[in-house]
Amino acid sequence: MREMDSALDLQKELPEGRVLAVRGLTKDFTMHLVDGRVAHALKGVDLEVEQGEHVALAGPSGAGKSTLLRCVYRTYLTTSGAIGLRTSTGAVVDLATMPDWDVAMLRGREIGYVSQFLRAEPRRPVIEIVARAGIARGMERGEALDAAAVALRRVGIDEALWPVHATVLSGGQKQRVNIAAGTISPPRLLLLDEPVSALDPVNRVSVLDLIAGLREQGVAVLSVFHDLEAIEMLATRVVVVEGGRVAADGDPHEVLRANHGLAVAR
Ligand SMILES: Nc1ncnc2c1ncn2[C@@H]1O[C@H](COP(=O)(O)OP(=O)(O)OP(=O)(O)O)[C@@H](O)[C@H]1O
Repeated sequence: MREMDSALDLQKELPEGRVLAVRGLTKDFTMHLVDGRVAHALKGVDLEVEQGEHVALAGPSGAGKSTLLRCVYRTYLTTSGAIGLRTSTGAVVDLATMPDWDVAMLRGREIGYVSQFLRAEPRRPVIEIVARAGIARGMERGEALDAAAVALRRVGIDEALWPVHATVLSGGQKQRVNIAAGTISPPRLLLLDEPVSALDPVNRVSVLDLIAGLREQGVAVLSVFHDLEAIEMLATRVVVVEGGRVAADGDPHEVLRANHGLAVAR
């Protein structure tokens, strides 16, 4: 199944300035509890994200948007295809086939992933959770703690909450801690899966501003937002995914206009 990957010249697919090139990506899920039935979640996805570009994935529920983000972050192993990343050193790697350890190192240093859920050890203080993301990006501990303080202030997490364990936080606070960790320093590639879904209007606006600012610093962003307003505010390109395939790819206003009901199809 993977011969195609080796035939593909990822160097060519990732010219200078391009951060991500997904080629022919498929992902099957085998449901062992349902007679081993296979769900074909992604059926050959191609997309690219340039430096300083914000590509928003849109499409109906179950289309494969989150699966695509998780394949790029390597939470899921792909079934076939390539996920080329041009790293900050200019090296081109295939996230789909890299050894786990190399992916783990690269994730810490170059790829931020913010989902709607905070996944952290229950007994770890908030400031430590965020500082750890800084250490993974290569900061010294002291520098990481300082950067964590800045990142937590930026998302409006009160200093009184920094020493407490994440389990006692509200859903919106957890989401903001997650955003602080994912953006402690600008990653090369930022993956966002509904990062503002639990936020109140004031925090939502400040987080959207923060995301807009990161793109302006050259971060390549690939996102899923269920709210059309956020897509219109942030995206430089929209890719519509339907039934595990790319159905449209282009200017946000044109794509959204041509796909009425996209954001309300849920
Ligand atoms: N771990 C899994 N095991 C089995 N099937 C899965 C798994 N994760 C996703 N799927 C299936 O893959 C398909 C795509 O799901 P995915 O969550 O990527 O869609 P989505 O576009 O992000 O949907 P939503 O907008 O509702 O979050 C769905 O049919 C889903 O049931």
